[in-house]
Amino acid sequence: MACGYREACEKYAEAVEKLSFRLLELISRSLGLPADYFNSKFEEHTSVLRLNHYSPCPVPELALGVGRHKDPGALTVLAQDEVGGLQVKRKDGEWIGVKPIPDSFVINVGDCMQVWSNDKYESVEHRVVVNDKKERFSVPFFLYPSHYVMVGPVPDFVNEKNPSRYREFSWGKFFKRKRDSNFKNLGTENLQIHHFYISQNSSE
Ligand SMILES: O=C(O)CCC(=O)C(=O)O
Ligand SMILES: [Fe+2]
Repeated sequence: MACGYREACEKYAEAVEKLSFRLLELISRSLGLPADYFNSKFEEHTSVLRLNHYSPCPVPELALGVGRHKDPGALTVLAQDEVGGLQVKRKDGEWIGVKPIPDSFVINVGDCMQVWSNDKYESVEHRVVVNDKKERFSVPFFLYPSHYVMVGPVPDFVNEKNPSRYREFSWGKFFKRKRDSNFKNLGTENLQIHHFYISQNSSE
């Protein structure tokens, strides 16, 4: 392994983790909650730093760097180089490129925040396309709760007018099932938070 690689990754992970917790506090405040509201869910957090490398592809329209998905955790802090390829799905179904801005991060809200906020925040669907000329690097940091945390809407956001939209689920089990189905590529639908969706139509 390249000399200093481990140290560089550890240093980066430490810094980006700090930033993620700062963002988590700001999101809590934006929801009208105390800044430290979510902290207890991250005491033994299971966060991941990933290093992605996308090779150029001679027939890019036949390939995808990463297939469409939503990030499962609380939030993602993504560093990308200048090449581009990340796309987000708009409400009308169109895929829009996320233009790389030098010295900046892309922040994704993840599934857990969508559920905690009872849909006030939405976890965006995204994918990565490749090109035929340039390789691309990206480094996402995924802020994940502790394994044993139960994820469900924050009680403050649930009342008669706004019923809970999700059944509570275990982060550890949810993530394990998601990861297993990703890696095994079973051809079945991946586990998604909409599997915990509570129908708002009482006749159903
Ligand atoms: O490479 C990117 O820009 C995003 C990768 C991604 O969405 C992921 O690893 O979850
Ligand atoms: Fe992602």
